[in-house]
Amino acid sequence: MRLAMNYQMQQIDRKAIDEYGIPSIVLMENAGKVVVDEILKMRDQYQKVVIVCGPGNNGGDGFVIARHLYNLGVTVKVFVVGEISELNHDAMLNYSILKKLEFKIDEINDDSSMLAFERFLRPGNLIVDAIFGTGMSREVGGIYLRVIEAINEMAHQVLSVDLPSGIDGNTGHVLGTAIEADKTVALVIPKVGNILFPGSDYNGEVIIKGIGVPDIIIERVGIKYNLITKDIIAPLVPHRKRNSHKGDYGKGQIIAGSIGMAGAAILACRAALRSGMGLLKLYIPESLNTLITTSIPEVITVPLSEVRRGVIGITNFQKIIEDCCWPDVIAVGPGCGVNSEISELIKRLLNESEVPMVIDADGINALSKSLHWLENKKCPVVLTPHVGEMSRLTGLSAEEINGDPIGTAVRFSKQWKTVTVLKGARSVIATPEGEVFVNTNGNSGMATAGSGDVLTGVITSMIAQGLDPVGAAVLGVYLHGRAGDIMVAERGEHGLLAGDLVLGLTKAIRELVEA
Ligand SMILES: NC(=O)C1=CN([C@@H]2O[C@H](COP(=O)(O)OP(=O)(O)OC[C@H]3O[C@@H](n4cnc5c(N)ncnc54)[C@H](O)[C@@H]3O)[C@@H](O)[C@H]2O)[C@@H](O)CC1
Ligand SMILES: [K+]
Repeated sequence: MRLAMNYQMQQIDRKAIDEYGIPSIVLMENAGKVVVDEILKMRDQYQKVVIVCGPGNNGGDGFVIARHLYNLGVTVKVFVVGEISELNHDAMLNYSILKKLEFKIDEINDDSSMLAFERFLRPGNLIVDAIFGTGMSREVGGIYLRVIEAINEMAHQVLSVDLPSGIDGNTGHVLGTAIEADKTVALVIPKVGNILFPGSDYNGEVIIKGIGVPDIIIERVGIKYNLITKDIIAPLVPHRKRNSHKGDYGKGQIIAGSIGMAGAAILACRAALRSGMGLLKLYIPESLNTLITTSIPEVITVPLSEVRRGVIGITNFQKIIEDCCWPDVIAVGPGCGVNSEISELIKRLLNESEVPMVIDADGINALSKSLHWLENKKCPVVLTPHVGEMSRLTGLSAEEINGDPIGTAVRFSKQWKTVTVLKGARSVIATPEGEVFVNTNGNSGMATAGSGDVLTGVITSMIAQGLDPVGAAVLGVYLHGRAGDIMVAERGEHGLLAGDLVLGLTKAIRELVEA
């Protein structure tokens, strides 16, 4: 599903109205009706609905909602924040209909009207926030600020129309203050502000509802951002034939592990094999060989001589490079440690191997000192940095990256021609062409050591099984998050181990296959 910024939503509306002749008032009517459907589903949770309208079309949606609820016999009260005379054309039209129905509509524009409004913010009243939507253009101030703060302080249940008022639809940033909704009905397609943090915390549950805009119009706007949903994911899951053998499911080569970090290698390998890869070779310092083969007998180990205890020596590199004709994918980095040898190996692999490569963890740290190596790469590269690693790669602060995760990932991917998986509570996948995929599943239990190694394993596995690097990254991130959700439902967020995610992966894949 596409994910829009405000200006793209405005383009969709304009195309629908100007080029396809769908009157804006019809779109507003449809918008109001789909929100009413949601309000009716909550019928046992309120006695009265209090609708708070702003000056633009979001407010116009609010008036439509009021009319339909009134027709259905629901007790409704309507407020306009600011001056009624400032309502825009379509909002005014719907306001006028309500007036003809002898609705009493009050303005909130001074202390006494504010006090009168606050008396409606009590238990049993559902507050509908129709103040601002995609037209939010500046910091909230004045009477709007007072209204939003009063709702947050005193209201018991709030439903926002399209976006919680005060959230920037382009970024998810809070513009001064914002409504803390329990539920948000996002219209047509979700906006970035419905999905990214901090906005996501203000949306509550997000319900996406069409309002009769044909898909072709949305496609013609050329949106490059996508929300990862099951309809994108399901067709990517590798198909397994009854009459098949391990060679049909891909060959992977993982270079991982050092003394004290053998676990990273084990987790990556388990995740790769548990998500369907046919054959896996693990290149490790020879002193880890016994530990690894007893922990995960299904993997073929290639023990390599060490230059120091636990560090692969440079003399092995020719063999590793020559072996690159065997696998369908190479992953490098988990638990390798930070040393000049791993840097040299990555440089050589980029220069000499044509096999798709997933670089994570210490591989990213090695690369961050010499990003220009990417200029000479012969292979497609997937990088999977968390915010700290992205900070090392770009020189940006964590705050700057968190403030614009999509922009950061897109700029990096375009500049260095990589598929970039910027990991976080909302992982962002960006392609060199500027396409973006945002993932919303997963939970805080996954913020645990080794979680990234599992993700590397899944993405590697999916490339081995024939997916292109973008598809593998998208499917891998989704499965990883879903695995976390499945396991947290069983074990709770506090006790999740990265190893649990491996078990969760098998369940997440099965869920998709059997759907
Ligand atoms: N034809 C359309 O464009 C449709 C729009 N729809 C609804 O309309 C919304 C967008 O409507 P609009 O573009 O009119 O925008 P909004 O209704 O979100 O708000 C725009 C109005 O708020 C004012 N404003 C913006 N930021 C402010 C601030 N910080 N303080 C005070 N005033 C501020 C603007 O000056 C303008 O008057 C959508 O979110 C959706 O709910 C739906 O009715 C479907 C059709
Ligand atoms: K709103």
